[in-house]
Amino acid sequence: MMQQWPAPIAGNPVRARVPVPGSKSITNRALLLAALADGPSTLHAPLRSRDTLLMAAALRTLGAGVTDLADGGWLVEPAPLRGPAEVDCGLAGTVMRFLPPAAALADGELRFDGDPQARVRPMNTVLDALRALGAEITGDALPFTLHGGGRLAGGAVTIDASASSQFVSGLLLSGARYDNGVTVHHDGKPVPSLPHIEMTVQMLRAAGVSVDDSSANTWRVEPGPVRATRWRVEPDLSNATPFLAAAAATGGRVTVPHWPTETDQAGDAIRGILAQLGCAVELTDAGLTVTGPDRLSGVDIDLHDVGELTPTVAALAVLADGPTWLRGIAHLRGHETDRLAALAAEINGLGGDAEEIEDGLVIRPRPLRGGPWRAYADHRMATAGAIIGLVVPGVVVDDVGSTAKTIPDFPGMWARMLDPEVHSGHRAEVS
Ligand SMILES: O=C(O)C1=C[C@@H](OP(=O)(O)O)[C@@H](O)[C@H](O)C1
Ligand SMILES: C=C(OP(=O)(O)O)C(=O)O
Repeated sequence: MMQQWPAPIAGNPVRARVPVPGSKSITNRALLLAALADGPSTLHAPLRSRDTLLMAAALRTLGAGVTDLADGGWLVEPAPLRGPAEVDCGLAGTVMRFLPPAAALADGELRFDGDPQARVRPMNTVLDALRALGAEITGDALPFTLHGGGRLAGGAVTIDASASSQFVSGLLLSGARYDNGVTVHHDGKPVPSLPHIEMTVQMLRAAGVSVDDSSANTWRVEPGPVRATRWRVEPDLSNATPFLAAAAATGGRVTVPHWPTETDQAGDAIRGILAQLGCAVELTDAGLTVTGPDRLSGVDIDLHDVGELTPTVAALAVLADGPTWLRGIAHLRGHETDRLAALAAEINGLGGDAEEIEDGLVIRPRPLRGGPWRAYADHRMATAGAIIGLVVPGVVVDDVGSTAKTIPDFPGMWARMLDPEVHSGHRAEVS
């Protein structure tokens, strides 16, 4: 049952300190690397949400041990991966693109499937690449079956990764365990979300894997062991953005504690984006503090590297006093939903003016009215509706439960952010 959620209006400028859960991207990379490692690894402060629980469940199905630690972390004990197994990818790009390259090392038959919307997300690039590297696979999208032989030759492969950086990351993450390692060469329009590939490379190096990324569009992973590692997961900076946006939208002030001073997370780019929109942005020992202006400015911005921030930025653009161009994000048509079409439809449904262009969106200021906001099973569409609903009375998000993909309790966190008692210290803060 979809949960209709009347987005709460912010009566006053939002003032809050909002701790956010761990990074999806780091958690799912760490889980996978831990399952391929030469001994037990631990994850501390991992994200426990649908996407990461699906990754943990899939690795267990393939034979790895993933057990809960008392501090909320995970202990991962590698074991030879084996089938037969059924893997549920849900709607998680990081499961459907990262796991098959690891599963290609398994012995036995592995069947992959996911949510109905996952069946239309681009997959053939990764499956064709695995075939070229020696795997036997039936199918070109979810559902598909991998017939594992217990090892993979690996070697060099050329792919077109312009639809998703995850095609590259997926192959690199498992490549050290292939007989010949892997060399991935990209040939096509520019690869989106490059910071996510940088995160993959840095995490591989942290696990002792040798990676050469010295030439543009080519990544070489040498064969060798993946070292057991103690992974500490940073807060999810992309998931922090709706909360920071609450300050931006209401002229308030929001602090997200434990914001890393150095990070490979794409979400860190929100600092510069919010500054362009007119916010004051300060990174101190207390965390990242954003103070919203009286009026937000429109922006002309390329989000090619940080496409997952688009729904948050689009929600703020709707509230700005000038037009906004969001460019470089044609690949968002293959995200959880076609995010360009979805954002345009929902913004226009509230009386706004959003136009889909070939590689993005143009959003022009127009007074908004309340009404339904569809999430399309997309966590970031739901949180975008929540941002607009802070200042436009009567916005009702049709599926706030979709936020569980990457945030365990978004409605609770949002309510606490808006509760002045919590922030005056009269009620306990809960992260
Ligand atoms: O590797 C990752 O963890 C991710 C890569 C990006 O995917 P795309 O390159 O498909 O945009 C990003 O949007 C997604 O949320 C997470
Ligand atoms: C694109 C996203 O997710 P996924 O990892 O499922 O691709 C996202 O979280 O914005």
